[in-house]
Amino acid sequence: MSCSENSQLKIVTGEAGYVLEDVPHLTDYITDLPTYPNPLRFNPAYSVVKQYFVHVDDTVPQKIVVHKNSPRGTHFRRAGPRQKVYFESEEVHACIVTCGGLCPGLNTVIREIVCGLYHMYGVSRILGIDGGYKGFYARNTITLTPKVVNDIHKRGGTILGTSRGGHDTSKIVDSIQDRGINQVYIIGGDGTQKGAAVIYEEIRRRGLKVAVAGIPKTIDNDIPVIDKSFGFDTAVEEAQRAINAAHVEAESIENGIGVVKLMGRYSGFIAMYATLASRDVDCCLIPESPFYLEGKGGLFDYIEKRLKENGHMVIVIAEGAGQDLLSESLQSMNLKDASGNKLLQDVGLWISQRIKDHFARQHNKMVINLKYIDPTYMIRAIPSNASDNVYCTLLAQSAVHGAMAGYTGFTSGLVNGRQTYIPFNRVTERQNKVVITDRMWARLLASTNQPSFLDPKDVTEVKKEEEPQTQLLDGENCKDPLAKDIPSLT
Ligand SMILES: Nc1ncnc2c1ncn2[C@@H]1O[C@H](COP(=O)(O)OP(=O)(O)OP(=O)(O)O)[C@@H](O)[C@H]1O
Ligand SMILES: O=P(O)(O)OC[C@H]1O[C@](O)(CO)[C@@H](O)[C@@H]1O
Ligand SMILES: [Mg+2]
Repeated sequence: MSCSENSQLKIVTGEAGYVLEDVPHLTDYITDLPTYPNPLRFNPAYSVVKQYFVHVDDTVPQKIVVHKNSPRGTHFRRAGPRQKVYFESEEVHACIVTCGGLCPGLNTVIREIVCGLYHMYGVSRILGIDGGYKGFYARNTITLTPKVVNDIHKRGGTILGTSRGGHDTSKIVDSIQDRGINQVYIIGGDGTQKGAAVIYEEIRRRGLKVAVAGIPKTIDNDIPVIDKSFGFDTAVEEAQRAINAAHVEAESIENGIGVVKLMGRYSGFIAMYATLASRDVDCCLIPESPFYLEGKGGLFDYIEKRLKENGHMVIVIAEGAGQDLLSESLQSMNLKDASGNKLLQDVGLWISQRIKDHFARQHNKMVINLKYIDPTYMIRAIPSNASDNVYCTLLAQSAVHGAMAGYTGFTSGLVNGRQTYIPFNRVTERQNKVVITDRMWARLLASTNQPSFLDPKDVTEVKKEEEPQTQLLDGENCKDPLAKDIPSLT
């Protein structure tokens, strides 16, 4: 085994191409830290579990589809309770912050961090930071106890509030230091995890015994490496209601068209999964798949064909789709939100108007009836469903176990169905996107029958550009170049 390390990259290599992309530990920069037996040993609920503690060498492969000669590849440290912990219960002063957009399950994660710390590790000093990163230095804190959080998982949103922008690293770390906080739980999307990474760096630079744990949150499912983000299933389920409504409206009237706009700024997973789940959708438009309106093979052509065949149709469009077309026809504003994310123009309204205009202008006028449904905020403002609740619980408990065990600078994430600790750099280095040359998009095209809007030349270009694979789909597991000609049944 060999090991190379800087503050964010801790790579351990082993035999047969084994690579562990490990997460930092407090002992990497603070020597002689005392350890304590894990209090879970004395917890009646857990003491009966055989092998409850995770073996120190347990790791989880990123790629599980392999060939007999494949290198073992990248692994992540398996999450879970350790025999030894690096904090005494009374010593811990934890805080929790939520940043970025809402997502079903935020309250469940908060609840389970609080209850996990309290019931598993006897920690009672837990602060909620009010209103995102800027809350560290500009807002009040909220004292969190199991009683305070008892019912919050039944509510949408985040009881702590959230925000965009306002990440001032040194002010945040000053506040952490001044308050004597030594475990920081940061729940948020890609921007938030980037913010968490720089907070960790600054804490390390100051030599503080403070563990920084991220919990990835993204309704768009745009965080790489992890199988999928919490709240995603809930959002897809809720999107069904809007699609059903669009379908009922469309099929009840001659040449009815239902247009549903869903979230997905740069990644069209919600639209793709909602479409696949529904089976009532005739066309799904996502940011990753360029399309055009006019001419042969264009959207208008397809709508006309579908109306003639079926008398009605449903279009699902992700909010980030077709933004290039919008900026051609509307004056591009290039506005950004406080975190620097591009503010999108309303593609749903725009496309609805363009469809209406097109059919009104036609030579042999086809009278259409278009209904536009915009449930974008409704799908993320709801409480998480049962399976997301369980998922949130596991993510939160994993983060707590990791911080108690002295790990820091990590995101708690599910990889191939196992809880892991992933270094920040791996979840922030790129965004997870739908790969339109992947099988899942092909399944979608097959289910809707829509045109791909690509000619073969474009497909070759896309293939060249889109090396990274998606996680929800066949994913990283099929990235082995040797595997490319072998069809998978997934
Ligand atoms: N590169 C960065 N470095 C430090 N902080 C950042 C960075 N990018 C974003 N942040 C901070 O992280 C917080 C959340 O970022 P953002 O608004 O982009 O949401 P997000 O976490 O990406 O979630 P989502 O995309 O799901 O809404 C903000 O307070 C922002 O200032
Ligand atoms: O909450 P805001 O600032 O309106 O941002 C909306 C954006 O947030 C997201 O829901 C991601 O959190 C995107 O899908 C969407 O574009
Ligand atoms: Mg983001």
